[in-house]
Amino acid sequence: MAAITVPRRQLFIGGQWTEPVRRKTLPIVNPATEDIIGYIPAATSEDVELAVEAARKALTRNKGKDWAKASGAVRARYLRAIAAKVTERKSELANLEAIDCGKPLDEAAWDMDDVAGCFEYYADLAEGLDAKQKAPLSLPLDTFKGYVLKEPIGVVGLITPWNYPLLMAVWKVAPSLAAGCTAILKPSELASVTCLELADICREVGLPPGVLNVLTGLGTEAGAPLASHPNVDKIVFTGSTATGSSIMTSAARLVKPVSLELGGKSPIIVFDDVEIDKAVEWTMFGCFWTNGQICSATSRLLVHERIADEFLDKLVKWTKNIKISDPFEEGCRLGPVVSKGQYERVLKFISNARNEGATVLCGGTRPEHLKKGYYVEPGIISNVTTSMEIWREEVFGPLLCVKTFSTEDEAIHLANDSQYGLAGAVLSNDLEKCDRVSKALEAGIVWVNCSQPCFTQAPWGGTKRSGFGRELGEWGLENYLSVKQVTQYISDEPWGWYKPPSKL
Ligand SMILES: NC(=O)C1=CN([C@@H]2O[C@H](COP(=O)(O)OP(=O)(O)OC[C@H]3O[C@@H](n4cnc5c(N)ncnc54)[C@H](O)[C@@H]3O)[C@@H](O)[C@H]2O)C=CC1
Ligand SMILES: NCCCC(=O)O
Ligand code: NA
Repeated sequence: MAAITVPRRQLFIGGQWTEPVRRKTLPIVNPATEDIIGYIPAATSEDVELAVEAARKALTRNKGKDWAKASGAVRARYLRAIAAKVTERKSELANLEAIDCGKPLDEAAWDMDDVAGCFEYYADLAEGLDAKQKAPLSLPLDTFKGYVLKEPIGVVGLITPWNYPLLMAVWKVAPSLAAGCTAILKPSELASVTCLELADICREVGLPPGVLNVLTGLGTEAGAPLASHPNVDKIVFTGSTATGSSIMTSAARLVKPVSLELGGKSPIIVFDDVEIDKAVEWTMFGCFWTNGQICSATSRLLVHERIADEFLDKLVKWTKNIKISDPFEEGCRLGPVVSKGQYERVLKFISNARNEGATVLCGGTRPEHLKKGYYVEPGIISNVTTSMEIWREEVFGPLLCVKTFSTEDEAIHLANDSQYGLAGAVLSNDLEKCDRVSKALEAGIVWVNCSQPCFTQAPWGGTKRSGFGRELGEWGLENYLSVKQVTQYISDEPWGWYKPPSKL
């Protein structure tokens, strides 16, 4: 593997690389080697002030004509230029992503295609927005006519996690810019490198200064002041339920809207009529892809009791065969989890499950061949009860827990036995059964005969404590638009509610 140099960057504020006011930095750690491979700037509330000011200025510059009130077609040109640069720099970005967060290089490369695709998609929607302006309202009185304007919400704060460092940011950056908002992106301190490169791309394509600002830094020092800032009009967040709740609390004080995409403990239901090998592979992909660190991971397997023995036997064999290695090794399918903290957290889940009486069928330990790095062998855990932590709590690591069921009703009941409601999967050759289960699952996303494939065109988001609001698709654009009704009185007659004063 050729040596990868991580560029040294500063905060990106008002179109300029800007040293943090307090000159703080944070180390960049490669989770595969535990080495420090560079430093990112660490913003604090002083930098948040500057970024909010820059974003506000960009929103209102030239009375908004340069950005917020420009036609969608103008903004689309920038989005397409960014997409082209991402594609041009794809392999460099994928390398940086993999070295920073530990995901297999093949996955990182795939993510970069999705990043470019997301900018392209929202460029189309930005263009489409112009035609949708002034959509007429059908009113019950012919003395009135009305229409609807869709306007950018304003300055938005985008706070993102480390599992898809660039893609989760772009799910927010692309539609917010398409809508005409200006944005301040605060990526996760555990993996910020590619978001700083996105800033560089915006600089290269000449995005108007302040339209996108990137503040790296800690959640408490940079994220919290952004969430509570009175001049930030909306916060859009992906991450843990605890942090989402704290962001919502501070936003509530200012009646600031939020969209939250939070944790999950999603079920995958496997009926007894499936092709077993095919279902085994989707079950693995559902939980072990992205090193198990996806909010939508289908990490609770419900398998029909009639096929459970054969299914689990195959699942364990396939799982033991997963190639665990440095993300840059050819064919790697599982890299390290993102950080030491996450590594310890995952191992604690395993030991708690054991202590609570569950059985670890395989994995859940450091692979023998990897002495360094935050590697955990993918684990499968059976003999689980519904009160156990491993059944109830999001792990965000490659751990799958298993229960069996005998009837469809029982499967649905177990699937919905969660405080979360992000996703769910159902695997069966009986498509009517899949339909019934899809309707019955308490979740924002349902996969039928697969798990995890995610398309930019389809809405993404959850119910219950997995949050609310939808990203992606046309819903993703609506997230950043405010709806204004304009109602006009068109009668020649006076309104006639009050008596005119009598003429003297
Ligand atoms: N569902 C999901 O997509 C994710 C879930 N998680 C879960 O959360 C656990 C902890 O991981 P973290 O990285 O600490 O997640 P987190 O939810 O705390 O971090 C996500 C983002 O929020 C920021 N943040 C943290 N505290 C903040 C605050 N008070 N105000 C504003 N922004 C704040 C972070 O800097 C980061 O950019 C993981 O073990 C995992 O279980 C983590 C990341 C994503
Ligand atoms: N396939 C993308 C899933 C991203 C997420 O964890 O929200
Ligand atoms: Na890192």
